[in-house]
Amino acid sequence: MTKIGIIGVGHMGSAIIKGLKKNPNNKIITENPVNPCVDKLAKELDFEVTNTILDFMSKRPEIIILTTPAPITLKIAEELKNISKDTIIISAAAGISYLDLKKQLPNNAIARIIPNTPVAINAGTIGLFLSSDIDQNIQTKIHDFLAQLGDVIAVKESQLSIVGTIGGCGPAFVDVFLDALGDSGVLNGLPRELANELASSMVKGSASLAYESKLAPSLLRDQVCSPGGTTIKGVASLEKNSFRHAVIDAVNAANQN
Ligand SMILES: NC(=O)C1=CN([C@@H]2O[C@H](COP(=O)(O)OP(=O)(O)OC[C@H]3O[C@@H](n4cnc5c(N)ncnc54)[C@H](O)[C@@H]3O)[C@@H](O)[C@H]2O)C=CC1
Ligand SMILES: O=C(O)[C@@H]1CCC=N1
Repeated sequence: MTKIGIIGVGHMGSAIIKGLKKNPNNKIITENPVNPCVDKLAKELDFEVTNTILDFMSKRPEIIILTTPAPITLKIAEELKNISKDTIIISAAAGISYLDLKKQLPNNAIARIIPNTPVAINAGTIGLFLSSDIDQNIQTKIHDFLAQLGDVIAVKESQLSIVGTIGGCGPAFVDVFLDALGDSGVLNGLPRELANELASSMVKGSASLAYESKLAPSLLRDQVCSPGGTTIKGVASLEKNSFRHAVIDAVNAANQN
């Protein structure tokens, strides 16, 4: 049984809990002084809720994941200063550096991650930074622990922001695309539910093909565009409307911290 503590049970925290609950060997303990929705979720998913940091620490979690808003995360790390030095701390807060966390918790192994909401179905993409001063066995333990939630992409800390923007913010960009595809189905007479199912199925299959084949997306696109056919007309329209530039601009806009 692995005791996992989660502080900050909002969108990201609850997605991580859902993913971890698929493994019956994970016991989840949360700390929730503020959010009234957490008790309902705790009943639904069967996890423990504590209301103070002291109570939370008394449960002796082996791994603590911080999914609090970035400005609060350092304050929470400071409040954890009496935690056992064997407890692994994993921070999901975008923009809070390893050194800032290490200042608060100098004796603990600390990892930075930028996960994404698909961790709820164990299909996440998790950008991970591990400092080289962390013992190799602990590094492996953290990597294997996170791999329950999806693909772990280990990078340098200087790369974590862009990795987190594409992996962490990316689902929202894909959702905007899915929503627009659904609208186009409805515009052409499909019921909304069918249009949304069609769009998400197509994106799931296209992404899986790109992921598994490892072919460049431009080659995969060429396989769909029959000469003089319908797809290339749609692709030309996307180019006319600067679709690719809009995507690159969106990632750059989100990557400004
Ligand atoms: N939403 C996402 O897809 C991703 C979020 N993150 C990071 O996760 C963190 C949380 O983001 P969201 O879940 O989107 O925000 P959220 O607002 O949905 O959740 C934050 C949660 O923290 C709780 N909280 C606030 N103060 C607290 C305190 N003092 N003690 C305990 N809990 C407290 C709130 O009640 C809320 O439930 C941020 O640092 C964000 O950068 C990282 C990757 C992806
Ligand atoms: O929107 C945000 O700030 C967080 C970080 C990555 C995804 N969500």
